[in-house]
Amino acid sequence: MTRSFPPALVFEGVRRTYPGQAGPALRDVSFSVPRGSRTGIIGRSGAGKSTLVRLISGLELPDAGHVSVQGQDFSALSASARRERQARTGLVFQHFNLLAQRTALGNVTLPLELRGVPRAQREARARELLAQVGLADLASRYPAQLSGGQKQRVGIARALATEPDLLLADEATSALDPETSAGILTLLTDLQRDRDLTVVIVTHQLEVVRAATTHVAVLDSGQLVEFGQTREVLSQPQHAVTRALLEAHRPAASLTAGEQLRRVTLAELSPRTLTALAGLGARVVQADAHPLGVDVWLAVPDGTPDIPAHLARVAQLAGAGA
Ligand SMILES: Nc1ncnc2c1ncn2[C@@H]1O[C@H](COP(=O)(O)OP(=O)(O)OP(=O)(O)O)[C@@H](O)[C@H]1O
Repeated sequence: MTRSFPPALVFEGVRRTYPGQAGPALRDVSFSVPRGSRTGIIGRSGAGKSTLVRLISGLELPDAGHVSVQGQDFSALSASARRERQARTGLVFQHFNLLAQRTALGNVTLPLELRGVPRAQREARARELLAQVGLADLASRYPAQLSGGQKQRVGIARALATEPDLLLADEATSALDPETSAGILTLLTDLQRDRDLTVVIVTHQLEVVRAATTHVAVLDSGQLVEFGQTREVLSQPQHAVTRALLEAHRPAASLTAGEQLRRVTLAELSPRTLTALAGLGARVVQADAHPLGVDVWLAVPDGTPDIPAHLARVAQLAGAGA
């Protein structure tokens, strides 16, 4: 028998207006995040991402609609039940928010201390968590003695201390260089799988969505303009804002007269694909590999037909001839 679980997170007709603002920061936002997913929330500055985070973490309530986390509607909870729910949502921040006067171990034990967990127990648990994020040897270092990536690992270990079922990472990699950022995203992905967590990753960086998420919600001017599986949304964006976020990565290419730039997402850039592209008169300007495939920017002659459809036909013919 298969068990069905409620979604980890449900937004239903959510509106949130701040005093003194002309319009709402979020309006009529509805979507649900599947349990065990890694969902990216993406949008430009001012789109409403931080407002969404505050609503998910229960720090604010909507002025219309409902926000439910693991089947619990914040508006219907008592103050103590709300605090309990908040404790089960682990928060990871852009600037780590570590206490400078506490060691890595002391930062990770803090949430357990606040819950009255005895010292020996909380230290054992914190050491276990630091080992899981790859910092077993750095437990006694102070934040000032850690790199940005190491500080974020401490932040993640601290977020896991209270055994959350939901991890909310708000621009968690924005302050890190690309390599360190990739390490943190891999860690978040591994933790999600190992611990059966639901992870929500808020970011303005499309590459973060691509590298680490299964689902993505696109916000613009307080509205949810697109939601779906990352693979589908990125390969066939339905909304102009999503397309604009993808176009932001448009390479600077010198085109000859009668050429235009086109972006396609392919499973791989195999020799056969390259030959098929050359047959269309297309040349590869830039190729960015990522976990979902390869984003390829091509310079193509005006009037070139749909490229994925052409490649599918070529593959089919090759299969038939094999
Ligand atoms: N406390 C507040 N008081 C008044 N207005 C606010 C407040 N917080 C956010 N806003 C407004 O709500 C809108 C959405 O802001 P929000 O911070 O949620 O966007 P964001 O997508 O997180 O932006 P960024 O990427 O720049 O952090 C903006 O117009 C912002 O000015």
